[in-house]
Amino acid sequence: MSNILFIGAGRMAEAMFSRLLAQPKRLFKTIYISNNTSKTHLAHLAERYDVQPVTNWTDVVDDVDAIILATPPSTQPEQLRTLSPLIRNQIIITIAAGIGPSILENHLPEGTATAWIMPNTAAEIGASMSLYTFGKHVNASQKTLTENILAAIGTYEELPEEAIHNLTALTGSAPAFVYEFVLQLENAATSYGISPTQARKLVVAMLHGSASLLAKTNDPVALRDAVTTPGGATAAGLQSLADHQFGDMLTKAIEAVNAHAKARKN
Ligand SMILES: NC(=O)C1=CN([C@@H]2O[C@H](COP(=O)(O)OP(=O)(O)OC[C@H]3O[C@@H](n4cnc5c(N)ncnc54)[C@H](O)[C@@H]3O)[C@@H](O)[C@H]2O)C=CC1
Ligand SMILES: O=C(O)[C@@H]1CCC=N1
Repeated sequence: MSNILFIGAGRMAEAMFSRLLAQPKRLFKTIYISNNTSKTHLAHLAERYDVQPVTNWTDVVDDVDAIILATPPSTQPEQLRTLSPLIRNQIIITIAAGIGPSILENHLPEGTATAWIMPNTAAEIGASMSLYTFGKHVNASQKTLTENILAAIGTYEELPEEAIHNLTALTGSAPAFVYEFVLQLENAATSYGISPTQARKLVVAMLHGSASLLAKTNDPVALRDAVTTPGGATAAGLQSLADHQFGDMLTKAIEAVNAHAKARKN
């Protein structure tokens, strides 16, 4: 059975390895975790999960078949430089915004297997919508290993590298847009005098019902139109959203995410 190393043990790494450990059939013998900042945090994670914290990740590179780079994008070139002389036939998988396999390959020895996964935080409950793509040198068992990771964290779609750059905002970041939408609706609700707890209940239940109906019918146009009684109140609200460039606002937010990600600013 394979071993895997996570470089970076933050929020996305934890969401991913917790799901790997939750699978009915064990996927990895040992899950090594590492970071460069807090040994206390690693120890805390090792108390909660069946993972092996390591002080120097370079010590275990030879013992693993897959390495997940779950660190900030701007730090990954340095990690790839450190990794390069240690590569045998491990697959190097990044989850960083803005770092596709062509960038990984540029920093690694010729022939290194690489992949890029763009997950989201719903990985924590096995419900990430993840995008992924492989580099040029990935063999069948490395593809299976990667797809097993993807299946453990949710639903997945293979796309070309450029498409993942363009859709990072949509699957990676847009959950934050949804939560911001929730918070704004809650603000509106409390402005009418109900308590924050009541506002949270209304908005979360409304969103849950809407998302469940969408998952069932897969038809947002029909669902929107079913709410919009002809000549009724909802139409006035949709018109107000259109008048205030709701679509343009989302397009601009998506473009802002992608521009930041491509520049690997963080
Ligand atoms: N949070 C999210 O929703 C998503 C994040 N990502 C990507 O996942 C990566 C991590 O993001 P988060 O987990 O949100 O960040 P985070 O800040 O929670 O975790 C980053 C981790 O990297 C470690 N780290 C930082 N510099 C390091 C270095 N030089 N060497 C070793 N470890 C180092 C930190 O100690 C921490 O454990 C980023 O590249 C991000 O683009 C991708 C999709 C979604
Ligand atoms: O905010 C970020 O940079 C990452 C990338 C996608 C979601 N979170």
